[in-house]
Order: sequence, then C-alpha cells, then structure tokens
Amino acid sequence: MSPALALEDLAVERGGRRLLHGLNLTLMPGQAAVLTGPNGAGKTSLLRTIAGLQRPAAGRVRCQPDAIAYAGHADGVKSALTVSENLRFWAAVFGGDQIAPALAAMDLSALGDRLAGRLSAGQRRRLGLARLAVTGRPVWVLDEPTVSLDSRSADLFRAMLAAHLAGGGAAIIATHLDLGIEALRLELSEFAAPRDAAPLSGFDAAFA
Ligand SMILES: Nc1ncnc2c1ncn2[C@@H]1O[C@H](COP(=O)(O)OP(=O)(O)OP(=O)(O)O)[C@@H](O)[C@H]1O
Repeated sequence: MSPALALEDLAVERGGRRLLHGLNLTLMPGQAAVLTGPNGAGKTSLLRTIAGLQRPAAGRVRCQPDAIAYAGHADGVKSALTVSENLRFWAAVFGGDQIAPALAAMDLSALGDRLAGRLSAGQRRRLGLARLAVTGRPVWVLDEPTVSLDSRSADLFRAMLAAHLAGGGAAIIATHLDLGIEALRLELSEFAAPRDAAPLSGFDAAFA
C-alpha cells in the first residue's frame, strides 16, 4: 500500500523566515496525524505547505494529485448562498452531487435553506467542515477544525473524521483538542529551525 501523504525532510518558511526543518512523516490510508505546538510555531504554515498554498523551503510533500481537501481558518463559505447551495456548489466543483450525507453529518439538514451569511460562527464552521464530506478527497488537511464548535458539534466532527479514517481516508490536523482517535503526534517545537544570526548592519559591521 502506498502512503496517502509523505513529508520528506520538509522545511517551512513564512514571511521570509524559516520556521521548521527536518520534518518527516508517512501517513498511510486510515491514519491521522495531530500537530501541536505553541502559538506561532508554524502549524498553519506547515498545513498551507502541505496543501500546496505555499512552496516548501526545502524537502518534499508527496501525495497523489488532487488528493487533498484543505480546511483552514478562512472557511470558504459563500455568504450569499444558502447552506445547501454552498454544499451543492462544492459538490459540483469536486464532481459529486450528493449533499444529504454531509448535511446530516454536521447536523445541518434543518438549516439547508438558511443563507450562509446569517449563520452563527459555530454553524458556519459546521458548514465549512461538511464541505470536506462532499469533496470525496482522501487526505484532509485541517487547521483547528473544532474552533467555535460546541461539545455536541465537536462530537459530530469526531464521528465524521472517524468515518473518513475507517473508509481509508487520512488526515493531518492542527488541534489542541482530544479528537478521540488514534493518531501520530507531531510536536512542532521539536522541529523549530534555528533563528538565523541577524546580519550585521553597515554601522555594526564597521565597529565589529
Ligand atoms: N502572512 C504572513 N506573513 C509573514 N509572517 C507570517 C504570516 N502569517 C504568519 N506569520 C508568522 O509566521 C509564524 C508562524 O505562524 P503560523 O500561523 O504558521 O503559526 P501557528 O503555529 O499556526 O500559530 P497559532 O497557534 O497562533 O495559530 C508566526 O511568527 C507568524 O507571526
């Protein structure tokens, strides 16, 4: 069986500064990895790199083409469309037409006709997560997926994630919440790149 996702000696930069280096990870179908680390450690930057939104500073991300579904802080919800229209739009983008299971998975069936712009923060997040289910993509890359969710909604997400993994999907998730799943752990402070020595300014150089 080939890996769903592999990171090979990966280094990550943000804003021209190297944050992480030496990351290696092999995620097989059915497996999940959980990223932890303090604020600013580079969790979002790493997930963006895996999702192809920024280039690796070094090393490689290996994955089948079009395998990744990314859910970041900006949830991609279109406010002028209803909940159902949003899901139908994404289903069409990803070549599907079934939205009922996704609505049910995140308990959105009763909100299908509500304009997304009128959802609460938690409902909006539930819609952003329901989108994952209509993509049909096997590798979920998730940045703090449970932010704004109450405990019942977090449980719904846990169940959706467990079903995804049981069906042979994979996931890499930045979260501090216990997701109740068996997962590989990646503590990013262990991969912090050393800070470059500040270059000497002309003035300092003259007196060094
Ligand atoms: N657009 C940007 N341009 C330049 N630097 C950025 C940008 N976004 C984030 N950074 C910086 O990159 C570093 C890593 O940020 P990142 O968002 O990846 O961390 P994080 O581990 O996800 O943090 P948090 O737990 O606070 O969400 C931080 O020092 C941050 O200030």
